Amino acid sequence: MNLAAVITAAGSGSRLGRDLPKALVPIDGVSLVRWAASYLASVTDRIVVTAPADAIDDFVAALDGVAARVSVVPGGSSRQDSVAVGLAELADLSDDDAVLVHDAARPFMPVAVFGRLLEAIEHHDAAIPVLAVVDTIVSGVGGEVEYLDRDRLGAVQTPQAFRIGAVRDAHKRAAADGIVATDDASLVLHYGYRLATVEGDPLGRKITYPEDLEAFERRFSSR
Ligand SMILES: Nc1ccn([C@@H]2O[C@H](COP(=O)(O)OP(=O)(O)OP(=O)(O)O)[C@@H](O)[C@H]2O)c(=O)n1
Ligand SMILES: C[C@](O)(CO)[C@H](O)COP(=O)(O)O
Repeated sequence: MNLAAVITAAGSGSRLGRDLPKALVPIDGVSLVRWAASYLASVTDRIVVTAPADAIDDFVAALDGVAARVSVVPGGSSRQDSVAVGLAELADLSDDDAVLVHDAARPFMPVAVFGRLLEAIEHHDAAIPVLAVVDTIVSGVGGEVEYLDRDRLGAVQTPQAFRIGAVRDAHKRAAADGIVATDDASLVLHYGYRLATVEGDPLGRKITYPEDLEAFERRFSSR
């Protein structure tokens, strides 16, 4: 089974509010996209990175020397579109090969989680890392509040692992059916493929707001 990775890094990072694309923001002198690619390079030698169309050269420079064959391609206007573009770059892989789809915005997901995901897709079409919910959770905020059973809830992280045939098919059908989702595994599940969950990790937290970045800066800049 061949294994490749797609890193989604084409977002602007509007909620972070920096004057450069979020994936190029450094922690300890290394850009988020390079951190993510370096971790992935320990399990795969082929990585496709989706980048903002006007920053391709900056991303190529930021990824120079990563220990894998890295291609940088212009992403789409949404995360879902960017993943579709990334998958199209892997057209030579066969349906049974595997792909890890990962957000540059989650640069520090430990490699142990990659191992759990790859093991899970030996028997499933897809696998996602899930972090247990620690707070009490309600729905219907501002209206009719309902308490949910948190033992059955989890926060979904990336990377998400797929048999490439399953995620390609799901993306193609979602585009045709006009289905929009916040992650790729939900598309795969929607089209009837088998989805497994594995334990996620707090270090896989997404950098969305300045305080997320500051928390990782405090943790990693002093090492
Ligand atoms: N058109 C897009 C939008 C997002 N992403 C990527 O998808 C991941 C998750 O998106 P998010 O954290 O929301 O990043 P941004 O879209 O950059 O952030 P914001 O919504 O604050 O602008 C990020 O690694 C981002 O670069 C992408 O590849 N293509
Ligand atoms: C894919 C994802 O990281 C899983 O939690 C998340 O859905 C991305 O959401 P965003 O709004 O595009 O950051």
